[in-house]
Amino acid sequence: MTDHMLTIALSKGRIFDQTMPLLAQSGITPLDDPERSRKLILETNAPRVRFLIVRASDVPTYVQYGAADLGVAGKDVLLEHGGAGLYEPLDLGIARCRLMVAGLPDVAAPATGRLRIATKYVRSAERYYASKGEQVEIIKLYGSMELAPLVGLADRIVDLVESGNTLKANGLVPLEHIADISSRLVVNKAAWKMKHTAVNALLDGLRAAVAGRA
Ligand SMILES: Nc1ncnc2c1ncn2[C@@H]1O[C@H](COP(=O)(O)OP(=O)(O)OP(=O)(O)O)[C@@H](O)[C@H]1O
Ligand SMILES: O=P(O)(O)OC[C@H]1O[C@H](OP(=O)(O)OP(=O)(O)O)[C@H](O)[C@@H]1O
Repeated sequence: MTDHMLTIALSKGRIFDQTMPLLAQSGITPLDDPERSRKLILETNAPRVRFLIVRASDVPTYVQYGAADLGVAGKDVLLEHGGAGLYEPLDLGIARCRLMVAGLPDVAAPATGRLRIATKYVRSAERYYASKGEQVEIIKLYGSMELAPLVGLADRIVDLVESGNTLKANGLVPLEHIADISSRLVVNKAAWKMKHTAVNALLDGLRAAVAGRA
């Protein structure tokens, strides 16, 4: 690994799609489209920059361990990961949504026993209910959280809401706001020191691209 080679971890879909215009303004474009190619390492027009295509929730892990120097991850994912080994120098302002409690309308909390909360965001949910001094039972799911209250698996869900269409389509309503979410640039702490010039150049380019959109 040369000092100036930069490896950037990204997930397919909205993060890749919304990060590309920002990187393009910094002069970096991939040579392959991750939606068409099966490659997980994508070269770019910049000989010293490459992308790794990973699951959204794996981005902080690749960056924490230095397998990638940088990455783009949702704040929801970073809150779950905890941020060990990472700096988070820039809010890219993309993939904006809200982390919320949702449930069926007009359903009161059970009179006895703990509220059951289905979520993929276990840490954030635990922290939120602890901050309210409420004891709840958290049920970990990996997706389709909206189903849980409909089939009696949980009383509430903690999930991301953007337009509200997914909640609406399943007869659920937003109940409580936990956090505003957007995607952040994350940098491995060792790379921040060892590759400072290259990381800083990229950071400056992205900062300018983000500021240009505000
Ligand atoms: N409906 C949405 N609107 C805007 N941003 C969203 C929405 N859903 C998720 N996001 C943001 O985009 C990020 C990536 O979401 P994406 O759907 O691509 O991955 P995922 O399926 O949640 O992750 P994984 O594949 O690891 O389970 C999320 O971490 C979140 O920050
Ligand atoms: O308020 P809305 O605009 O309906 O968006 C909210 C939905 O978006 C996310 O899912 P996504 O579409 O990313 O599917 P996924 O979780 O399977 O990736 C999230 O988990 C919600 O289900």
